[in-house]
Amino acid sequence: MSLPPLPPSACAFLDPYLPSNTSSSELFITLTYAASLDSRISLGPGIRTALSGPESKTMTHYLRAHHDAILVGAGTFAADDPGLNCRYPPASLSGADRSQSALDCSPLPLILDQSFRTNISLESKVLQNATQGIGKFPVVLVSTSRYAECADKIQALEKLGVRVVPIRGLTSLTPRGESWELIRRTFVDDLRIKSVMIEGGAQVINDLLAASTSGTSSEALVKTVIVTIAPVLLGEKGVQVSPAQAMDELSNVRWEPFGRDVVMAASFGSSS
Ligand SMILES: NC(=O)C1=CN([C@@H]2O[C@H](COP(=O)(O)OP(=O)(O)OC[C@H]3O[C@@H](n4cnc5c(N)ncnc54)[C@H](O)[C@@H]3O)[C@@H](O)[C@H]2O)C=CC1
Ligand SMILES: Nc1nc(O)c(N)c(N[C@@H]2O[C@H](COP(=O)(O)O)[C@@H](O)[C@H]2O)n1
Repeated sequence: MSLPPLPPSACAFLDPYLPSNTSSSELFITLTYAASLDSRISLGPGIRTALSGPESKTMTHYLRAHHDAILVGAGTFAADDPGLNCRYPPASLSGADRSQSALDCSPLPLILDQSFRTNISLESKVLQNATQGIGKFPVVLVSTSRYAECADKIQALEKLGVRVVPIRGLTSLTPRGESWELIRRTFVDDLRIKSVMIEGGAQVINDLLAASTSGTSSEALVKTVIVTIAPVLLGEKGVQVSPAQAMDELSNVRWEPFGRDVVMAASFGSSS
């Protein structure tokens, strides 16, 4: 699929929220997803649902080009078979240059899979992209307990080029509210990434918002929130974004139309 170019006004809107525009050496987490008017992100569990129009989809790929890594949960990986690469290389390039650029600008795909249920095969889009040189090989993040139990599965994935990384300290007994601090440490200490955009799904988003709001860590978890709102209603069977508690912690809030969608960009926490 070829994506339409992003107009300069859209880049000017997004750029202040990007990790490259921060002087901080801390890990930069961007939370970004597309929702309907009734705060649903898909028609139902396991149903891949296109909400973003072409303009806001390009916006997402522009974000992908500006982050070291991209994370989705195991539920999303199973539902969507996502590619998780960047399909927004500079339009001026062609042929081998364009393909190399697609690889360079693609983030490292991360699949958060506490119970290690993910099946990745050569047919998976993320692996097809990696083997074609237009995306990076993925990493699956699992709990320490599942990592210890699954040597054969890990070996089979590693043969395909997939890395499996244990989240140190995370077990099946870890309370959900405590896992994000452990995941953050894995990003920094084991993956050594400086920025990651988190796309979903609902459990990932709701837990991350709850963990960011509760302030269990001395550092804010999420730095930037970029949400596409599409002019559709998905109904009560849809998968809903709605964290456990109410929150009102966004600052530097701006809205911009992208085709028929509107995109909100904001900083998490008090204004800087
Ligand atoms: N519209 C959009 O922008 C997006 C929509 N989606 C949709 O979301 C749906 C999938 O959402 P869900 O079923 O909620 O699955 P999910 O993608 O949130 O994955 C859930 C899994 O992630 C891991 N996980 C989540 N939170 C965790 C935590 N705090 N600690 C440790 N591990 C954790 C666990 O292994 C859990 O089973 C799909 O229908 C997909 O299409 C997904 C991403 C973006
Ligand atoms: N920005 C956005 N808009 C939508 O309408 C979506 N359904 C999603 N989903 C996210 O994008 C992933 C698919 O990525 P590829 O295009 O296959 O690379 C999907 O897994 C969700 O994370 N996003």
